Amino acid sequence: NEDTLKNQKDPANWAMQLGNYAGQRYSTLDQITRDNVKNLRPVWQFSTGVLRGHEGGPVVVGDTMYISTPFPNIVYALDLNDNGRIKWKYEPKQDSAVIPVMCCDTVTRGVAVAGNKVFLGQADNTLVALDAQSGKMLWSAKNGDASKGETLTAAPLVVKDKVYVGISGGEFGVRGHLTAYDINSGKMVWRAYSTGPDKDVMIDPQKTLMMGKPIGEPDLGIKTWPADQWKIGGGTTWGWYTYDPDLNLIYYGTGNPGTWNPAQRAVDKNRAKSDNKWSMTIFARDADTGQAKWVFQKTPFDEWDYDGVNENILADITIGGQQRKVLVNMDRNGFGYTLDRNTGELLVAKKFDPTVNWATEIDMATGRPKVVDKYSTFAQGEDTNTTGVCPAALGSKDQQPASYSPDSGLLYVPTNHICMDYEPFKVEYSAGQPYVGATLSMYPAPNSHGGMGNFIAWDPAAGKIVWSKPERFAVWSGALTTKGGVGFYGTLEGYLKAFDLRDGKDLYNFKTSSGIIGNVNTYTHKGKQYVAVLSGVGGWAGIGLAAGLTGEQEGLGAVGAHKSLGEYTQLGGTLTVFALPDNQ
Ligand SMILES: O=C(O)c1cc(C(=O)O)c2c(n1)C(=O)C(=O)c1cc(C(=O)O)[nH]c1-2
Repeated sequence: NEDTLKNQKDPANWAMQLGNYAGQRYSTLDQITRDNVKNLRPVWQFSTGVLRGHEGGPVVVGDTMYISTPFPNIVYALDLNDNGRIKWKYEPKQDSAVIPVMCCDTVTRGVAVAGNKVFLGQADNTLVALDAQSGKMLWSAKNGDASKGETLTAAPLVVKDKVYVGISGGEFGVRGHLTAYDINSGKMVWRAYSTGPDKDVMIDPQKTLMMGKPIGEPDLGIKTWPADQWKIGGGTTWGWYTYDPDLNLIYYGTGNPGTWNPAQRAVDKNRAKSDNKWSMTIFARDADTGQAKWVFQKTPFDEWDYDGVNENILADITIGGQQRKVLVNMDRNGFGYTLDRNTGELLVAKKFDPTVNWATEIDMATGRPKVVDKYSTFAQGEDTNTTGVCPAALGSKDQQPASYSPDSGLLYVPTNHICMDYEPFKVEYSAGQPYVGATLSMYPAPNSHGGMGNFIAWDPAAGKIVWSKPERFAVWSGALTTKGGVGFYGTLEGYLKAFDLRDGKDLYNFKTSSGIIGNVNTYTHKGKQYVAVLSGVGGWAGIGLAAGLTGEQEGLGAVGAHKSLGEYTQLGGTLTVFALPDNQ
């Protein structure tokens, strides 16, 4: 789709969820600067009418802004010429039976806009194409089945004439896949599974690269599992997708293997034979055919729920004196990976969270983590509580997307400092029922600053933290950087914060009506720069408030860590748009 390629290059728009195909969440707009940002103020607001967690962010193309809400996934097209007058509203009729099978709140990470169409992945697995002018449904496709625990929370991505969509349900024994649909007809073009035989995973072991060489051995997506476990093996694809138009490759990661009880996924006592491929894997696929060009598994044989779905940011940086086309992945397991995005060769892998203890380092020859037995929930065994594992299952970073500024060459990353106790137990698979197999308890990292979040600047060439800014709670909002030298993110308490890219210093903050787990975006309208964000606390970090759980209730273990959040904010879905006063 040529329009999309063009739109994402024009900084007047915020044309896709991650800002551009490279996933940089960076804007060349520079009217708002580190000097004048203190004068920023909210200029209009819009209540979405929906409570619970509002992820994703506003997409702006021309004079129209598109936003979407958590279940029931209302889409609004708002007229920027009239402070957000509603041009149209699309409200799907969905069976609320899907709500109990959504693991981590009823979120969606937003819509995709391409040409004259808006694409929405509904919680109930319906992918819809709407007419961008009228909101009328043009077609719909069924991408999954909620009665098996399948749901949809990811934002679709459009490349040329295809729209890609993933699937959620790693805690329900769902077998993950990424699927391409034709944007005009809604027909499925290809589906690439995350586990199983090479033909299903769309791997050619003679051609698909791993650590820069062909994989060689066929069907590792079967052999690295005990019999048939790959069929209910997770590897869901609920994160973000990016695209390199020159290489014609799309990039995404797969989630945790099912169940959380590693003993049920072990081929034998030897961890090395039980990689549970291709869970926890970055895939680079040909955007047209879906064929895997390369793979990189970050956490083979996961024992901690470190889903590998975080965004893969594409950047051109200098490493060892050489200009390289890289992909940077700030993984949930606490390591920041820099890979050659053409070949998948591993260039850098370092801890970006000082509390990480489950592995000492990544072996650069094999790409494998060196796991510490004391924190191995497999080595400790079934029905044993492994304590003090850092990070927690929420990860050193979860779905909240980072930003990359080509001006500084650094990533700006919302992170968590949370640890956990993890007790695996045997669980039977029953379709549509939780298939978790571990009890978790999460708490602030004991050796940290007492809070549970840090917002950091990361050097992806050196693998080093440049500066770090403590936050009371996990930072669950996506970051934005701009050419004006100023960056933005939101906090779980509800603050929209502006910071100096040089040192992280707070330059402005405003407390919005609810906690922010949405992503901060910027655009211009009639030549003036605006910043916009959705408030609405929830997501996994805010599940206690969102789902009305209180005190020490489990809620997959995240509630305990953030139980004091209710003292700072409550539910509510609001868009807030910020600008400088007219005379600036
Ligand atoms: O395994 C899965 O299929 C799956 C799905 C989702 C989701 O779709 O929101 C999350 C997770 N896992 C998960 O592990 C996780 O930490 C998480 C956080 C959130 C969120 O929106 O805050 N979703 C999810």
